[in-house]
Amino acid sequence: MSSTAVIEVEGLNLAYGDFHAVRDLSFEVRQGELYALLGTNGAGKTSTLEVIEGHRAATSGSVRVFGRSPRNRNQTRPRMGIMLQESGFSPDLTVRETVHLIGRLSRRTDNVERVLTVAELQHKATTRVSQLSGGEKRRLDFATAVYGAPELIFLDEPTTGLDIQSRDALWDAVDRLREDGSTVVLTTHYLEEAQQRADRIGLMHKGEFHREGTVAELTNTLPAVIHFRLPDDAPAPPLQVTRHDHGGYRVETFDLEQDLRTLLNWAHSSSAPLTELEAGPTRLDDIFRSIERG
Ligand SMILES: Nc1ncnc2c1ncn2[C@@H]1O[C@H](COP(=O)(O)OP(=O)(O)OP(=O)(O)O)[C@@H](O)[C@H]1O
Repeated sequence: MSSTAVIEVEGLNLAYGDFHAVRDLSFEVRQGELYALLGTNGAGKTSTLEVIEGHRAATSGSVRVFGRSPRNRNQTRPRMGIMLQESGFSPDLTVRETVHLIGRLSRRTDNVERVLTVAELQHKATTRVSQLSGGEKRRLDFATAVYGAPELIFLDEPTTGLDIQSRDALWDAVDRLREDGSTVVLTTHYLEEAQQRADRIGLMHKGEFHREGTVAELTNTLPAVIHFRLPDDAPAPPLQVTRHDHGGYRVETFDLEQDLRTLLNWAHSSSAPLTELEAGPTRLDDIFRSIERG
């Protein structure tokens, strides 16, 4: 990864009438990076992306993509592949015709059969778009976004509606594009995917960044969590626990190793039948819950 910024956003504001959807947002996405823009519903992610993609003008602030205004679409658009949440393909065209058409419009060059293979759509090449399943349509969206291996790829909820095998195939294809130098901007509500794959995350809430940083920087600020279960008549464990219904316990700790050792030693010496033990660092889900709690 190099430190050249592909996207530079500074003091971005976007208002719909008198509703301020995005407020004073600043961040950059560096070349080769996978940057995840995450957030609660209505946080302003799509609005932000629409400005970066050049579909919408900012109310104020500065946005540069490849060092230029994204409103200068002739210059920036051919260098971007965009997978929207919902695309508007013509239902009467076949899959192959759609990839061919959108590919030509992108002004990038590629081999249609190669792209169909990357998106695992070879066997659907002659099927009309109207006859595709939801997951297959999603793969067609992906195919058109990655046609010509663009330098910058936007993936808006790319794996929604995909089965596990298709998700894995999509992420393998993204990995290969990144190996060849593509920069990726991802939005998703599957936080685990972002946690596993993003280099950095911008976490939006109500139009602003709540936090921004690497996954470690985001999760290190909150305690790790231990969950386990004990029968009703078991002795109390020697840790500060929160008890839930049906014998479920939760421990929040900044010293996971030590507390886990204490718990296991206690369970061993008191023969407490500890079950369903799970322990790990804070997940992004927990950060989202903490945002929603306010
Ligand atoms: N064209 C529009 N006119 C008026 N308000 C809009 C418009 N588009 C979006 N909004 C509002 O702006 C806010 C941000 O919307 P946006 O779609 O950017 O959020 P999001 O973070 O992408 O949400 P989600 O995760 O639910 O897709 C929301 O409150 C939404 O209702």
